[in-house]
Amino acid sequence: MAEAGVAGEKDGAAEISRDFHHPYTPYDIQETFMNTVYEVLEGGKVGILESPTGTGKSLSLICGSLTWLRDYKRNTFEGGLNWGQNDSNEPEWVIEQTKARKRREMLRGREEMETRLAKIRAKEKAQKTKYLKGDQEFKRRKTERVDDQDDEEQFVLDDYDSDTEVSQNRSGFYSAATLELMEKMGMGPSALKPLEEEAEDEIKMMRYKLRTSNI
Ligand SMILES: Nc1ncnc2c1ncn2[C@@H]1O[C@H](COP(=O)(O)OP(=O)(O)OP(=O)(O)O)[C@@H](O)[C@H]1O
Repeated sequence: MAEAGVAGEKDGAAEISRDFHHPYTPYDIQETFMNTVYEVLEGGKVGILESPTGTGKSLSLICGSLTWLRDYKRNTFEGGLNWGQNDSNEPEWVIEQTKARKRREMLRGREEMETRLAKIRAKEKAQKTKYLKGDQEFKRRKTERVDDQDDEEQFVLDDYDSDTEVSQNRSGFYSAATLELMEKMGMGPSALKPLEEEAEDEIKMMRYKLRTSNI
């Protein structure tokens, strides 16, 4: 038997119709699963979901959680422009103009970031294609770079320092090009908030456990 629900809310979770951009026509059980995942994330709850093997858990989990994340980011974006009631002495049209300008700036910033990321991805894809096609020169250069390092030296770990752990790890996670772009967008290592704060919106996705064993 398949079950997907939050204790006490099992029926309610499946009632709302959302477009999860599922790559196939989702089965009913998948609709229920995705809605449950969405509701769990939205409510910051813990969800335990069960479904027989091969019923599309992985796909439903991905579609459900990414749909929630997309909605959450969109709402956060809109919320950033919602300044509540106009308590200042400025006329309404001035406020509206300012909001419109702010929205344009945010959109332009996002587009710019997407464009640069697309270029980086295209470059990496071209490099991969070149490599897979057997470009000997490319392979030789890569091999040489590895050979340049002392064999054992490449496996030596850096000294552990708990104070710098977060910034080191997080900077090291990205390529130089991505870091440069993030810095430009005000999202670089120098602008990083404490991990706990920044992760708060993303971490909601992790607040449940999915049981994937066969039942
Ligand atoms: N609605 C659907 N229509 C057709 N194919 C689907 C549908 N949903 C999932 N699939 C396909 O069924 C297969 C199994 O999906 P998935 O891996 O998500 O299932 P699962 O429940 O996570 O499997 P397992 O229990 O083995 O981990 C995949 O190849 C997936 O692409």
